[in-house]
Amino acid sequence: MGPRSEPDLRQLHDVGRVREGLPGGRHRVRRTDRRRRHRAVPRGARALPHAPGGGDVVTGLFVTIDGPGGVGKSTVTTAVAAELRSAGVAVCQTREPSDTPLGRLARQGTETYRGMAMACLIAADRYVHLDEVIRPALAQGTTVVCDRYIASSLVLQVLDGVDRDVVWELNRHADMPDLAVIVNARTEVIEKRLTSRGAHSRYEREPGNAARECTAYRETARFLMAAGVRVLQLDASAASPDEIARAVAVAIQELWTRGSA
Ligand SMILES: Nc1ncnc2c1ncn2[C@@H]1O[C@H](COP(=O)(O)OP(=O)(O)OP(=O)(O)O)[C@@H](O)[C@H]1O
Ligand SMILES: Cc1cn([C@H]2C[C@H](O)[C@@H](COP(=O)(O)O)O2)c(=O)[nH]c1=O
Repeated sequence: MGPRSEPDLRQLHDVGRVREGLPGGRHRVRRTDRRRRHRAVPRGARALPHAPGGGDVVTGLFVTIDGPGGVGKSTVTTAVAAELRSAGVAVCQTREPSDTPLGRLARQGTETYRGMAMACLIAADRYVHLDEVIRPALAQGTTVVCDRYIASSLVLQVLDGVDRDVVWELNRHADMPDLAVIVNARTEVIEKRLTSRGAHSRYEREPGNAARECTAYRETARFLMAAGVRVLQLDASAASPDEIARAVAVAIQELWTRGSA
C-alpha cells in the first residue's frame, strides 16, 4: 500500500497504552476466506504482501474491543469508528451479541440462559455474525470495529462455569481479530461508571463482579497473545474515550504500515 492510500493518523498521540502483545505463534485468521480482488487499495484496507498474482488482494482490518462490563467499550467503539471515518476510512461498526435475530435472542437471553447453553448461543451468534456481517465487510476492504468478541466469551462464559478449553473449542472456527483491544480500568472506576450508568446484565449486578472481570480480562489477554493474537491492553481509568480511541487508531496505523512494508 502506498503512503497516499493510508489514512493520515500519524499525528495521533500514543495515550493510555499499557502493553501491546506481539504474537509469537501463528495467527489463526483464515485470510483465504476474506480475499477479494480490487483495482486499487481502498483507504483503510490492507494489501496482503504475499498475495498470489501481485499483491492487489486486499482486506479490511478486523478490530475487536473487549473489557469488563461498564468500563467503556461501547463508548470507545463509537469513538474509534468516528476517528477512523474522519480519516476517510470505510468502517463497519458492529457488536456482539449481533444485531441479527439470533443475536437479539442471545442479548435478551443473557438474563435467562447460563453456562453451556449461553456459551453455545453466543458462539452460534458469532458464526452468523461472521458470515453475514464481518467477513463480507472485510472482503470489501472495510475495517470492522466490533464491540465485544471472543475475549468476552473467554471471560464471561468461564465466570459462568464453562471450562475455558470448551469455550475456546466452541470458537475454533471463528476468525481471530487482527487487533484485539482489551480496555481495562481500576475496579473502583468501573464500579463508579456502572453505578452512574446502571447495570446492563446479570453479570454486572453480581457483587464483586468488576474485580473478577478485571483480573479475568488480564489473564485472557495473556491467553490470546499465547495463541498468536495481537493484543493491545489499554487502561481507561483516567483516559477519556477520545484518548483511548486515538491509541487504538495509532495501533491500527502501525498495522497498515507493517502491512504495506
Ligand atoms: N473513558 C471514560 N471516562 C469516563 N467515563 C466513561 C469513559 N468511557 C465510558 N464512560 C462512561 O461509563 C459508562 C459506561 O460506558 P459504556 O456503556 O460505553 O461501557 P461498556 O463497557 O460498553 O458497558 P457494557 O459492558 O455494560 O455494555 C457510560 O456512562 C459512559 O459514558
Ligand atoms: C459477546 C458476548 C456477550 N455476552 C453477553 C454479556 C452481556 O450480557 C451481553 C452484551 O451486552 P453489553 O451491553 O455489551 O454488556 O452479552 C456474553 O456473555 N459473552 C460474549 O462473548
